[in-house]
Amino acid sequence: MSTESQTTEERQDAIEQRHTEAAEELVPDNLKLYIGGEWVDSASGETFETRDPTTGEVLGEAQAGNSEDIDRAVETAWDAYDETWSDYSAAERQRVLAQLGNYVEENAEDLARLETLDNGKPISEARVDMQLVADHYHYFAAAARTHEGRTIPSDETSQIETVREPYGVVGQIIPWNFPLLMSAWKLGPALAAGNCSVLKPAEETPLTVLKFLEGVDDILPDGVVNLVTGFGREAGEPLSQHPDIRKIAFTGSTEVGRSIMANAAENIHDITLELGGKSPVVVFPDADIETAVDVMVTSIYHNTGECCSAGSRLFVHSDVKDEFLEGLSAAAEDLVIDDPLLDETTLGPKVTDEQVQRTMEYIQEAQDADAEFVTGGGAPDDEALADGNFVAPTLIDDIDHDNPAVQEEIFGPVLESFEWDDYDEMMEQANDVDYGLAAGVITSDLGKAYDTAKDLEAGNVWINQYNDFPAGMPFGGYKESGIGREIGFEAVEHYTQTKTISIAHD
Ligand SMILES: NC(=O)C1=CN([C@@H]2O[C@H](COP(=O)(O)OP(=O)(O)OC[C@H]3O[C@@H](n4cnc5c(N)ncnc54)[C@H](OP(=O)(O)O)[C@@H]3O)[C@@H](O)[C@H]2O)C=CC1
Ligand SMILES: CCCCCC/C=C/C(=O)O
Repeated sequence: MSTESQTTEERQDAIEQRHTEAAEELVPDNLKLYIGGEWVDSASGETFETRDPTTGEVLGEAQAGNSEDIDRAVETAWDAYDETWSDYSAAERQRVLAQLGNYVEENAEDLARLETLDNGKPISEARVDMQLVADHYHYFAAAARTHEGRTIPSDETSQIETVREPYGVVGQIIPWNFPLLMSAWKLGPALAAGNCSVLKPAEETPLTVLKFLEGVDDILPDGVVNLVTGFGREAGEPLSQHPDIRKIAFTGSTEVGRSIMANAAENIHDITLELGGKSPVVVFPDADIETAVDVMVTSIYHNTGECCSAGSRLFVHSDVKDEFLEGLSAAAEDLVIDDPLLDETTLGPKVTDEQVQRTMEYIQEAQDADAEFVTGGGAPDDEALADGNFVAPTLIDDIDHDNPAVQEEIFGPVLESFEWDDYDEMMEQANDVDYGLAAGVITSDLGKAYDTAKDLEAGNVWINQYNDFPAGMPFGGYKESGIGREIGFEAVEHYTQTKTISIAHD
């Protein structure tokens, strides 16, 4: 029966049944900690629930790790490094990483459906995530073989060489917006460079990384990857404070990033931070409007706006503003908000009720400031989705650039629009936020696009496209959006330290 001919109650029942059946089929058997290749209970014996954001139902209970578990995982990771992984040649590491990619390719559909259950993203987007996860492992498999040092000219009696060596054991903390993809962003370069990892996933979405590790247990030597599920304060903080890790890599809020950096400073640990954003997208009057609308929809509504790179501030030239906003609001209203397990759904629920509240508080700020809501501004008008964490795609105009909804990261499907005539004034405003993660430029003049890209204070600028994340592309922020780069070969370098060897000769 098509969903259009069903009553609200029938649709609700169908969603519930679809999710219950999928959960029974897909939730992994092992929801324990994965340390040294073994599935173990947390030291405290405590667990926490992970819920389906579409139905509110509990999907499973994972182990709430704490500092004792982190200690155990770090020690085990060092044993694995000393006894096994540091003996692996680059070719052997390449084979392991390639097999991880093959596993994801072969199990992509199940992993995608499980990601949709745990995170709420539309299945079509979860499938893209899984293609990327597989491709990232294949990319980093290849990168493991290209790990070269330099020979440095010196005087006639000395030869200087550099070699890139792994740190040994690294700590990695990931968020809930792209759960399995973020684990690949972290594990891929760390393992390629020859490190062992202690990984803490977000408490909201532990399931796909648990299923992945269950599936690749035979591929990974014991202790090379150790997973401690749990809360930020109890498991993440002790990992970032641990004296025996040599590097910490974190993706999440700028607020927590600051505390991670302070902890790293205590131990003089290397650090990579990939933090928040409030990215501008600049539309020039010569832009092809249809392309510009498509790019803008991807930039702000992909993954329900739960994307650090989301293009959440639109700067549209006054000559095309009316036509553009009309096209964009129509496209936003055409998004299919429904059960994310359905192929046709293009906007799913937010990950948690807490995240919905956060988004709604910013919407309220804009309403209090009498901003114009071109579309959206609340929950979608669909009773069948009442149990889920849904927020309608929202487009706000006529809002002050100083408003907190404009200055701060919303991490929801909410876009603010600003009209411009003078390029310099527009650029000043586009750069007038604490963040500097990403930006977009839409124009048919590539020369102008390059000049604009150079003026934007952002680590990544997309021209006539947005949210394209190939594995080889270094990604990371300027200003308070972070330090260092994720993915690409630069990420592998970030997981190594340079040893310089000077050899005397006659
Ligand atoms: N850059 C990005 O991609 C992301 C940005 N954000 C931004 O952050 C906002 C809040 O989201 P939230 O999930 O709370 O983000 P957090 O920064 O709190 O969470 C990210 C990760 O850090 C862990 N964590 C939390 N506190 C600590 C701590 N003190 N020490 C070490 N690790 C910690 C979390 O664990 P736990 O899950 O248990 O809290 C999670 O694994 C979002 O609304 C969004 O604006 C959020 C996620 C991703
Ligand atoms: C179309 C795939 C989008 C991948 C986005 C990766 C985002 C990372 C982040 O939010 O940190």
